[in-house]
Amino acid sequence: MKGALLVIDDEKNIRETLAKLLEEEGYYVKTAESIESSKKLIQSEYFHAVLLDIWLPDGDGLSLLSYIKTYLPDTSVIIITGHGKVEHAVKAIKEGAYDFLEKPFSMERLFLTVDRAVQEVLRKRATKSEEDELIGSSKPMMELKQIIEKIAKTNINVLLIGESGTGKELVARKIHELSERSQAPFVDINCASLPEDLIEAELFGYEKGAFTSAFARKQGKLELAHGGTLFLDEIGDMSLKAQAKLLRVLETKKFTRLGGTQTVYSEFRLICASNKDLRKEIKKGNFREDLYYRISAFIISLPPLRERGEDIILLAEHFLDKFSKEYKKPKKHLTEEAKALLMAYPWKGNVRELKNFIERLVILHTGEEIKAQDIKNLLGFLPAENYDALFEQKDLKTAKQEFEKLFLKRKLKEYNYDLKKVSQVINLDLSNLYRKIKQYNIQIEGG
Ligand SMILES: Nc1ncnc2c1ncn2[C@@H]1O[C@H](COP(=O)(O)OP(=O)(O)OP(=O)(O)O)[C@@H](O)[C@H]1O
Repeated sequence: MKGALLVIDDEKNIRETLAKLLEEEGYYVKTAESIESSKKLIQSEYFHAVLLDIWLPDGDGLSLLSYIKTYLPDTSVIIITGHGKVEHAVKAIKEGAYDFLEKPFSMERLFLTVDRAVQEVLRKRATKSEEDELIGSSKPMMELKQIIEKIAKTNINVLLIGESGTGKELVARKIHELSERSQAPFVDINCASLPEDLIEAELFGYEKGAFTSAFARKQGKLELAHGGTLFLDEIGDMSLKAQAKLLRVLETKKFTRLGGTQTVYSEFRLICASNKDLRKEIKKGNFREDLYYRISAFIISLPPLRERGEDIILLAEHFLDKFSKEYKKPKKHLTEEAKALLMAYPWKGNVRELKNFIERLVILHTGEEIKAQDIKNLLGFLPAENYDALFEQKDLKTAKQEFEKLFLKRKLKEYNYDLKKVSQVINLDLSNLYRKIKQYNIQIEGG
């Protein structure tokens, strides 16, 4: 199979002809005639490329573009436009489409465009896995690498604990890659980002009609992980109800989809992660003790970055190379003073914070040598440009508010949006902190 394609066109003849031609070329092809039916397919299946006719009976095909980007972030979208409607295609490309085909087009042009689009996705996916290298030469990292190799060969359930951004997900992926399951799927789910009832739907899947928006059967993550690895991130945030259901699955290896009666079997290796202390959560009555023993047959603790000083520079240099290449910037290096500053910084957001910091540095920095001042400008109390902006305010009240907003933004980021913690650190009670976050419309930034 050369790749999976979705052809979206309202004209039956065109849809079927394209599908037939592409199938004969060796692609797996699904078709859809409207926005609604496309959405269902996009949610439930993976496609390397989507051929999208802009004109659809139930709306503008362009509105599907962002939907595709959400569910299938690396998929290439090829826009099909009517003759003389190239301006629509240009707009689509500005919004992230990969290429366009103007009707009428030849078979050669079709195959060439689709082939390039699929190759592009395969290339992106390959470089993504290359990136996943686990960097570090500190004692804990060297030990970690040895442990990973050993346990990867077993089927033991692993619990990864460590602060946010220490690399728990990366380690989980490494264990999967080095295991005999590496060709089978690695399926991950973040228990903290989903509300209680959605998490059950995600884990167990559902049958058509199980609830009002269940338009079609959907396989759950437990089912999708069959033969592979299931990674449950932030398991400490799972509701007690979902914990009880999960425990039963771990004991019996079988379950039913929501609203269904058919028994589904799934065999997977379970890796869980938590940045909460689960034993404390057990004491508080938030986590089941029996589930804890099931998931924690082997516990790996990832130390915070500030406790493995030598890795800071190694990681910083690794990310400098990576982002310089990505942003097509000259190769950069750090002066000794710059390195000392990086070592002294607390990195409360761990490797993720360092990675994001280096990315910003690469974007903003010109030249090859990164000096202490460059680091200070970015890590310092206020970024220089914001600092200047404060003095452009005419009156004291607005300047104070501007400062307050920047201060809160920075503290929230520093403590990874842990509001309770921030409220303690800056000595402002929680309700006031909430109020100010709302007042200043402070957004939770990604990463
Ligand atoms: N040792 C490492 N070498 C290279 N990259 C790393 C390392 N550790 C972490 N990273 C990178 O840092 C980022 C954060 O790591 P990851 O998502 O694995 O952390 P996490 O502990 O799962 O965080 P959270 O608890 O917030 O989900 C990722 O981009 C990851 O690739």
